[in-house]
Amino acid sequence: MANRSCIIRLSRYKNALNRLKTLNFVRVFSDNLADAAGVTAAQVRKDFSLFGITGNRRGGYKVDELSDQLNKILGKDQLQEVVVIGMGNIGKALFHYGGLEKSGIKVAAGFDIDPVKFDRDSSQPVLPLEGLVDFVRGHNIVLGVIAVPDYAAQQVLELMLSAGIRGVLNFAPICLKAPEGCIVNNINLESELENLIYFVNALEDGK
Ligand SMILES: NC(=O)c1ccc[n+]([C@@H]2O[C@H](COP(=O)([O-])OP(=O)(O)OC[C@H]3O[C@@H](n4cnc5c(N)ncnc54)[C@H](O)[C@@H]3O)[C@@H](O)[C@H]2O)c1
Repeated sequence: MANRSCIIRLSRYKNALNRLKTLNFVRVFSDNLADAAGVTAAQVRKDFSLFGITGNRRGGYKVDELSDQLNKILGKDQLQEVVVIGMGNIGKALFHYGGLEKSGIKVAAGFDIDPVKFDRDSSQPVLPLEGLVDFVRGHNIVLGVIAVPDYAAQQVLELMLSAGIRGVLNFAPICLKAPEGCIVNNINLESELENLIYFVNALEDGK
């Protein structure tokens, strides 16, 4: 089975492919995708071979075909609905980010406990947390984002799981454990920045 890094690379290849498409490329080679995704051509071929995608040494890959294959693997051949829990800075930013729809991801609704945030009658509503389970079940949604303070994250995760959510993107700075049958991706912006600082300092030291 492919690991997380491989899937992140596939997503990069797909974005690179979209850019090449706008430049009217009909065929691409692993070198083109490697350059655009910052990996080696051998890595591109290795990643593709995991999914049975084969090119041709002379002709490369057909852009349209490859694009369809990657979209299918990444589940982008159909619109994916997502709910966002916690409509503060992070939640609102995601909620209003138009770029997601272009990628086939629709934020169907936001949820919060603060009545000031509610907007029940909108086509993209913000609803009280109590309505989460019914909404998620009614819309067959399996993906959710946690954007609540750290102390509330575990409880929110449990509610999401009871609703049938199986994939969670967690922005709260605590590492939530994924129970069986669910995948939790913890995004810790602070750790990412610390990581960057460490490697920038290491670059400086290596001068
Ligand atoms: N804002 C940032 O730049 C940033 C950066 C890194 C990490 N984070 C983390 O992301 C999370 C969200 O950050 P933020 O800045 O958007 O916070 P915020 O305080 O602006 O918003 C949090 C929202 O969650 C709601 N909330 C609280 N408890 C809830 C519950 N049990 N159920 C549903 N909603 C609830 C609040 O009413 C509020 O609207 C936090 O855990 C924060 O530490 C934020």
